Amino acid sequence: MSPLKTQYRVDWLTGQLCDGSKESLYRESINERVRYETCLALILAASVFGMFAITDYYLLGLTREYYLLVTMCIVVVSLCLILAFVIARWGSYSHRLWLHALPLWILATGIILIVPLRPESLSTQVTAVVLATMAFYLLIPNLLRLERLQRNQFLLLHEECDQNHQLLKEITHRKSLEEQLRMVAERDELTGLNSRSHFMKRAKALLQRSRLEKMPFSVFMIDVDHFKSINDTWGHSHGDWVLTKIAEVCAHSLRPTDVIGRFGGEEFVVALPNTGPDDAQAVAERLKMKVAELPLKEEMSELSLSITIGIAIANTEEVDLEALISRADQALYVGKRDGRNRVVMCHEGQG
Ligand SMILES: Nc1nc2c(ncn2[C@@H]2O[C@H](COP(=O)(O)OP(=O)(O)OP(=O)(O)O)[C@@H](O)[C@H]2O)c(=O)[nH]1
Repeated sequence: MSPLKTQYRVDWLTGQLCDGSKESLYRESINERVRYETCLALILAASVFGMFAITDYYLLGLTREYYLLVTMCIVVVSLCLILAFVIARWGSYSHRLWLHALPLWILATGIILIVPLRPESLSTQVTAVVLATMAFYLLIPNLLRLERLQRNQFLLLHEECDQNHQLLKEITHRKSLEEQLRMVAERDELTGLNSRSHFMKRAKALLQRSRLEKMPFSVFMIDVDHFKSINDTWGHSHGDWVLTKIAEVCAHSLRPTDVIGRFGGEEFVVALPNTGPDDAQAVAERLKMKVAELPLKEEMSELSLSITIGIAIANTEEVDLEALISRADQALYVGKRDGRNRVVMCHEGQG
């Protein structure tokens, strides 16, 4: 039989789970309820026995037999209450099962002992024993069935919990995968800046908002000067390092509301909402200066790093980001043509 089947199999004779660990788990789950019910049953039994003392008084009066019965009654009631206390305090259903079986054993022993101890009422006792035996025959299979049903119900719940847990794990895993995919789609791997597509999405939303609020809007196209020679002289890894440093310094020099992205290769793009020509010029000059001041690796000491920036300012009705970027690109081209390391602005209507 497969381990899974053994784990979930209920023994036909005992009504308990074949897998010990699952059985303990089940008992643990019903521990509190069983303890409460056993205590309640013992207290009820003690109360019923206590009431016998009253009925015996009406039947026998204050006779010797009555005192004997009352003494027995006190012993039984005390035993029931002590047992109820012990079970409530220490009667763990998963570890001290015998404590819970004790009341039944005492009852069974009592019934068996009545016969030799009270031979004068033999016929009544034989009837009682026969009835008790019949009751056991009727009760035990049903009790076993109940035990089995309860355990099956527990197993189903357990299985459902396991499945839910598994589902939750899968959902968390999928969410983290989605997050990773989103990061890959939205971030440029080398610089950590917005990817081109994500930049376009964010910049379009900003441009639209600026139009609605009738606020100025600028775009920068930034290109590293003579980057090919950096790669050729110090290798691609140094070229990559320069790109990350430029990205870092630009990102830190901009306002949180500005959006910067890597457009491809050694080209960056910036969208600046609420930024008119004067502010745009000042920001671009600052970026250019910061890049020129970047501390470089020792072996690159002879490199004079510079960037060229092309600026386009959106005209009052401009909604087309691509057109704006194209104008900034043309300004960049002019900057490159005129000697690089400069900021060139493409004014409204130009291009
Ligand atoms: N290290 C590195 N190099 C790149 C990357 N992307 C593009 N490049 C290189 O960047 C160089 C760009 O060269 P060009 O387009 O000729 O421009 P440039 O040398 O910067 O010259 P100007 O722009 O005219 O000043 C090419 O050699 C590309 O291979 C990158 O992610 N890492």
